[in-house]
Amino acid sequence: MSSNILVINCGSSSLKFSVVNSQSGEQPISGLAERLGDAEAIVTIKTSNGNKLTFDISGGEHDQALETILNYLQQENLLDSIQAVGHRVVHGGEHFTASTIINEDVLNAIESCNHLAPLHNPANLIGIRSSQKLLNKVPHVAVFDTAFHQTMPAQAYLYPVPYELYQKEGVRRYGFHGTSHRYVSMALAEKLEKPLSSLNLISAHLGNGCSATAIKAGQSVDTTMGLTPLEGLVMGTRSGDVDPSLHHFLCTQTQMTIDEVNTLLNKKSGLLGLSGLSNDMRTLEQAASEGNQQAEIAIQVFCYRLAKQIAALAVPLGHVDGLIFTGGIGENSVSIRQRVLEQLTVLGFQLDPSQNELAGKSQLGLITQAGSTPAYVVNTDEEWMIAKDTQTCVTAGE
Ligand SMILES: Nc1ncnc2c1ncn2[C@@H]1O[C@H](COP(=O)(O)OP(=O)(O)O)[C@@H](O)[C@H]1O
Ligand SMILES: CC(=O)OP(=O)(O)O
Ligand SMILES: [Mg+2]
Repeated sequence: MSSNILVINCGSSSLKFSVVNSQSGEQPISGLAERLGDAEAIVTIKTSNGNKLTFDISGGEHDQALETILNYLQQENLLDSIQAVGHRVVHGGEHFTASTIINEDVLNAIESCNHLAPLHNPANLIGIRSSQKLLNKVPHVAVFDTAFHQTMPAQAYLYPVPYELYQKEGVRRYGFHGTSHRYVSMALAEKLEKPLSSLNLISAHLGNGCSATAIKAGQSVDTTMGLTPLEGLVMGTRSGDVDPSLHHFLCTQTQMTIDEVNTLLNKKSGLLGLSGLSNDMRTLEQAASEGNQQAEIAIQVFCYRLAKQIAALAVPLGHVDGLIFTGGIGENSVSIRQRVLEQLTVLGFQLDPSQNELAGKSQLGLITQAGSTPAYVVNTDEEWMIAKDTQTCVTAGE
């Protein structure tokens, strides 16, 4: 029987999973459990023949979602093929510079970072604990969003606040989406048949959460997210950068509590807040094309701020060998890529409109003209990267 790795990405009320074949890298089965804890909790599984199955698990939490998934794998005779489980963990603080086999010390270290990512880490821990319970004979590996960014120099990761806040409270910039930034930079180097060590790249991961990273010789040297995944770019529901006085202003002017402001900036801002319509870029592009001015302005702010931050990330690189667009928006939106590159002539980008239309389908994903600083579309695959790291950790630990 071929061996597989189960990859789990737990959110607060969702659980994404994928079964990755260790030899071929193929992902025969994947799926999503949503609205966990609600009456409408549901598990959707994409089967190996492309069908979609749904399971109603009304009121079910992560445990039940996982049980449903494992039952399905059992039914398909795949359960015994799972040789290890890889978990996405969002915040590893300064404890982890690489992926690691999970033991009690690792669990404690992840828990000690809960306050740094209260929306993500507690959910990641729940996912690990419930899958350890149900799959107790195989190793579990943690793959951290933050690990890739631990190579950032102090000038990039320190905030200009009293230094003791860094020493005592861990207040610094950590960066996230490291698995995606690492994957797309490696994938591009492979496509270009150049060593990653010879390339200065900027990758823009544009999904629901968005971040961009400057990657020098395969190492992150700066990134747009910070202490938490709220800093930096405009996102689906997150504001990205705002005046740090905004919390104080809103608390004093509108009597909002600090928690309400935090929720406002994380869940009601970004594309959703500006447009008043949706956090989904497809919906906004459609609305803007039909004349919705608020949708149009939300897209403009998204693209302008992204272009500005990409230009800033050129500073630690000196010169840019390539810009990578990835994530649901980066991979699929022809018009967002166009709007962003048109504002980046300062870095020597000249879009090739017909290549941009084709990007997803062409071999290299190059979307710029000859003579331009190159920009590419590279499809990310965090699940594959997590599976690969899981296998490497397990092999090293044997
Ligand atoms: N064809 C498309 N055009 C524009 N935006 C798209 C398209 N396809 C997906 N998106 C956008 O991608 C975003 C989701 O990205 P994704 O990477 O799937 O999210 P997540 O961070 O949850 O993994 C949404 O804003 C969605 O509208
Ligand atoms: C860290 C982060 O922002 O993750 P996501 O994009 O999955 O919300
Ligand atoms: Mg994604």
